[in-house]
Order: sequence, then C-alpha cells, then structure tokens
Amino acid sequence: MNYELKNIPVRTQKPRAEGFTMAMDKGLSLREVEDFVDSCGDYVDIVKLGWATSYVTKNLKEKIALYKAAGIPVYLGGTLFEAFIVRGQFDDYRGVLDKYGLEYAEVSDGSITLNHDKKCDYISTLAKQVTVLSEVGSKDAAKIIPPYKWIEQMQTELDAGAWKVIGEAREGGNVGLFRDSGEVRQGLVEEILTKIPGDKIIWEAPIKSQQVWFIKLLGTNVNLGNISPSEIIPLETIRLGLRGDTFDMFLDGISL
Ligand SMILES: C=C(OP(=O)(O)O)C(=O)O
Ligand SMILES: O=S([O-])[O-]
Repeated sequence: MNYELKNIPVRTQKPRAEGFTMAMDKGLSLREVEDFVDSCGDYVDIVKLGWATSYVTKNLKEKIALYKAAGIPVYLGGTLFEAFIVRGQFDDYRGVLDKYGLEYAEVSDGSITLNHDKKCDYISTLAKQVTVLSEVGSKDAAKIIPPYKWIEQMQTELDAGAWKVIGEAREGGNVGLFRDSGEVRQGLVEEILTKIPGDKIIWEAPIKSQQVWFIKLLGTNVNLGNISPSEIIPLETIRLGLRGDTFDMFLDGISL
C-alpha cells in the first residue's frame, strides 16, 4: 500500500479462493483493458465478458491474451452459453472455449427454461474441459424462485462439478438476489447461507449499497461479482473500511 494505516482488515491475496472480485467487461477496448489491468489488476480475480458481448467485441483473441498476461482468467457471460444451448449448439460452444483458450465457463439458465438435470449434465460435461461457474436465479423479475429451490439448485450444481455458484443479479442488480428496487432479498441470502458455504458463492452485487450489505454481513473477504471496471478500486476501499459506508466496521478498540 502507499502508506501505513492501522486496523486495516486482512485481505486475501491472489490467487484468492475467497474475497474474490469478478469484474464485468462489457466491451472495453484493448487500450482500456491495458489501463484497467495496470491500475486494478491486483484487485480483480476473474473477468466476465458480460452476456454475449464477446460475439460482437473487436479483437477478442487479443483482449483475452491481455487479461491472461496479467494473470486474470476470462470467461464468457452465461447468456452466451444459453444462446448456444437454445440453438442446439453445445458442441460449437465447447469449440469456442477451445478456440479462445478459455479455462473457465459459466453455465446458467437466466434467460432460458432448462431442465435442472440437463443443466447439471452440462456442468459435469464442461467440468471435464474447464473450471465451471454455474449461476442460479432468473433474469426475469417476475420469476421468483423460493429459497429452498435456490439451495437445492446450488447444492446439486456444486455436486455436479461447479467450482463456485453465482447468485444472479444482472448488470442492473434488480433481479434474482434483489428486488426490482435493488434491495437485497435478505431472507433469501440468509437462508442460502444456512446450507451453502459462503466461500462457494459469488454474489453478483453491481450496486454500491449491495456491496456494502454483503461486506457488512460476511466481512471483507466476501466474493462479489458483476463489478464494473470503474468500481473496482472503490469496492476495494469499501472492503478495507476506507469509505464512509464501512468506515466503523474495523475500528474496534480505537477511539479519538
Ligand atoms: C450480466 C448479464 O448477463 P450475464 O450474466 O449473461 O453476463 C446481464 O444481462 O445483465
Ligand atoms: O425476499 S426475502 O427472502 O427477504
């Protein structure tokens, strides 16, 4: 760090299994990626190329190579997986992973209706090729999945070979884990945590108030995702108690 401050919570270091930050790149240029990894690389554990943006992104190979050179793995948004599945192109999807040398993949059903056993089959097949992140939750705000179903799905997806499960929120943070106002479905999160270990979950939390909520509940080293590149440094300060929102969290025993 640039100077010494006392009572700063201990952050996990890369490669992190916990305290993990997933950034969402939805079309950064190569030059922007160079700047991004230079300024924020220490705080980014994995990058998702949001939904199917990789289909239209220029210089995709070069972009993935820039992240790789910075030690940051890349995966393609779950929506892209779903776009292949709905068209009967699973083998083509696997070919894309190979073509771009990707080591991670997301399996989700946020936009399609997928039989859950079939989803788990995709997870176990892909887990033989790459590290799989599987996502639970719908992108449709009208589809409310009860907590016991979230738990059942998360557990069976982990059992099928998912490395971590992701709680859906979209870029807007207004579905899945959250109400359409962006407020956390607190009862849902608390119930999930009675059964699924927190370190196995990445909570999509694109909005600052959501990040703060999870850090207050689960501490500095909670896994958070769908973080915009411009919010990586701000999030790191929130994790460290160096922004107003969490300022008092780590000041036990200290007073003026
Ligand atoms: C983040 C989104 O999609 P995905 O999870 O597929 O990246 C989104 O649609 O806002
Ligand atoms: O919507 S809930 O479970 O607080």
